[in-house]
Amino acid sequence: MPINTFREDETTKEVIKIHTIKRLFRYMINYKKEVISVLLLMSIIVSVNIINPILIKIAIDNYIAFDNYNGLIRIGILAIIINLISMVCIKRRIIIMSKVSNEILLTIRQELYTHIQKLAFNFFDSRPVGKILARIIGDVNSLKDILNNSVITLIPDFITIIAVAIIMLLMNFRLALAALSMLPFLIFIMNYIQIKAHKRWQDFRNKNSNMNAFTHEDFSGMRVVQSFAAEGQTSDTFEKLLQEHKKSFISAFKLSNIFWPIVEVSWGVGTVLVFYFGVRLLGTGTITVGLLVAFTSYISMFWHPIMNLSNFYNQLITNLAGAERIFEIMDIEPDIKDVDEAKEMEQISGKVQFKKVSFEYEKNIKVLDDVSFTIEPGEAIALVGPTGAGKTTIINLISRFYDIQKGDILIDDVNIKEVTIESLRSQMGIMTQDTVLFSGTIKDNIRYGKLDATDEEIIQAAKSVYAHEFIENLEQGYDTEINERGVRLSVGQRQLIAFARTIISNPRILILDEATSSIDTKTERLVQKGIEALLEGRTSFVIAHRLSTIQKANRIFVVADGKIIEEGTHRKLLEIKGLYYNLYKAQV
Ligand SMILES: Nc1ncnc2c1ncn2[C@@H]1O[C@H](COP(=O)(O)OP(=O)(O)OP(=O)(O)O)[C@@H](O)[C@H]1O
Repeated sequence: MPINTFREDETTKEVIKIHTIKRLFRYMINYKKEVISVLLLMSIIVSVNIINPILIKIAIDNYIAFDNYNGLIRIGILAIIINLISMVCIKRRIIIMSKVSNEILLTIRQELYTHIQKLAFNFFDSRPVGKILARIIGDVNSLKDILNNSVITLIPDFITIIAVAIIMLLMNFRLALAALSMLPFLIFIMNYIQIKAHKRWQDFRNKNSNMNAFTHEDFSGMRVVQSFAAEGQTSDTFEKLLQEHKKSFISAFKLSNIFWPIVEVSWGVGTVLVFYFGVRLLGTGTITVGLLVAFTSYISMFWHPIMNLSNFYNQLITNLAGAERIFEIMDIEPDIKDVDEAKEMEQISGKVQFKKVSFEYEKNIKVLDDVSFTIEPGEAIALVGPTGAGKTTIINLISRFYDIQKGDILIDDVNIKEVTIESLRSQMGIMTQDTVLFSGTIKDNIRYGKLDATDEEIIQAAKSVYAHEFIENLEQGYDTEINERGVRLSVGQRQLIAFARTIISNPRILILDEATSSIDTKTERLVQKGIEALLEGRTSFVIAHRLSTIQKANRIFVVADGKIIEEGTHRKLLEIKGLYYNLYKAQV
C-alpha cells in the first residue's frame, strides 16, 4: 500500500451508497424492542398531529358556525388532552433514541478499534496515526445524527406524508393535486444535488483527516519542532491545511444548503395554488370554510415531514462519507493472521532458523535476499551493518510482524506460520529503540508484561534489571504516575522500566534494538547491566551499537544489502578484515 501523509487525501473506494446505508442500519437490529417502542410513540405523536386539523374543522363547521359553545369546550378539552399525551411521548422518544444511537456508536467504535488492533504493521506503515484517529473519533461521531433521526424521522415522516396525502385526496382531489404539484420537481432536483454533495462531503472528511494527521504528527514531535524553532513553518502548514478544510466545508455546505430553499419554494408554491383554487371552490360552494382551513393545516403537515426528510437525506449525504471510511477499514483483512488450523506454540527452547528467506515491503524492492541461518537455544546474536541493511527487518520477521514472500522461518523446528500469532509473540520479548511507556503508574507499566503479576514479582523483575533502586528513590516509588511518553523520566530510566516489563514476561527469545543514544554514565552502566540480565539464558538478537554488547555476543551477523555477508565471533571477524573490521575501526 502506498504511504499516505497529511499532504495527500486518502482515496476511498467507491461503494454503492445503499449498501453502506443498509450496513449502518443493520446495527439497529439489536435494538428491536427500543425501535418498536419509539415507532409506537411516534404513531401516537403522528396521529395527534393528523387529528388536530380535523378537530379544527369540526370546531369551525359544526360548533362555531352554530354557536355551540359547549361542543367547542368539549372539543377544546379533548385537543388539550391528546396534545399533552403527545408531548409526553415526544420526551420519551428522545430519551430512548439517544440511548440507542449512543450505544450503536460505542459498538461501532469498539468494533473498529478491535479490528484496527488486528491489522498488520503495513497498515500502520502506510497511514499516519492522526488519520486512523480521525476515523475512530470523528467519522464515528458523524453517524450520530443519522442514527438518531433514522427512526424518529424516516419511518414516522413517511407514514405522515402518505396518511396526509390520502386524507387530502379524500377531502378534495383538485386541491390535493395543487398542494402536491411541486413534488416531482423537488425529487428530481434533490437527486441531482446529492450526487455532487456526497463527493464534496467525502472531500471534506479527507481534509479533516489530513488536518488530524498533521496535528498529531506535529504535537508528537513538538520537542523537535521547538528545538529547530520551526513553529512558524508548522503554523504555516497548519494554516494551509485549515484553509483547505474550511474551503472544502464551505463548498459542501453551500450545496447542502440549497436543499432548504428548494423545499420552501415548493411548499410555498403548493400553498399559493391551494389558496388560489380553494377560494374559487369556496365561491362555488364546493367546499366549506372549515375544509379550506383544515386543508391549509394539512399542507404544512405534508411539507413539514418532507422538510424533515430532506434534512435527514441531507444528513445522510453529509455523513455517509464517514460511514464509508469506517466500513472501508473494517473490510481490510488483516494481512497477518492465523491459518485455519493454527496450533498453539508450546513452551519453546529458543532455536531459530531462517531457510532461504526473501522479503520485500513493496513489490519488487527486495530487502532480504535468500537469508539462511540457524541459532541454537540460548545463543546471543548481534546484528551489525550499515543503515538500511535489513537488520530491523530480520527481527521483525521473527515475530511475524510481516509475512515473508519466500523461504521459511522456524522456531524450535516449527514453521511460525503454522502457530497462532498470540502464542508465538507471547514467547518473545521485543524492545525497540523508542521506549514506549503507557500513561499510568510505573507498576502498571511493568505489569503490562504479565497482567497477573503480583507486586512482589514486579519488584523482583525491577531488581533483576537494576531498575529497583531508582524507582525506590522516586517520591511515589512504584506508584509514580508517568505519562504516555514517559516524559518525567530520563531515557535510561525509561529503558530500565521497559527491561523490567520484558523480563517479567519471561520470554524465551529476546529481541533488542539497542539504543544508540549515550546516557549519563551511572544510568548507562545500569542499562548495560540490565541488558546483560535480560539476555541471560535466552536466545537473543540484538541490533548492537555498543561495543560491549557486540563483543559479548556468541556470534555476530554482519548484514549488508539484505544478506548476511559475514558471520562469526568478534575476534574471528576482525581477523578476516572485512566490513565488520572497517565498521569496528570506524567506531573505535
Ligand atoms: N515499513 C517499511 N516499508 C517499506 N520499506 C521499509 C520499511 N521498513 C524498512 N524499509 C526499507 O527496508 C530496508 C531495510 O530497512 P531496515 O529497517 O531493516 O534496516 P536496518 O538495517 O535496521 O537500518 P538501521 O540500522 O538504519 O535501523 C531499508 O531500505 C528501508 O528503507
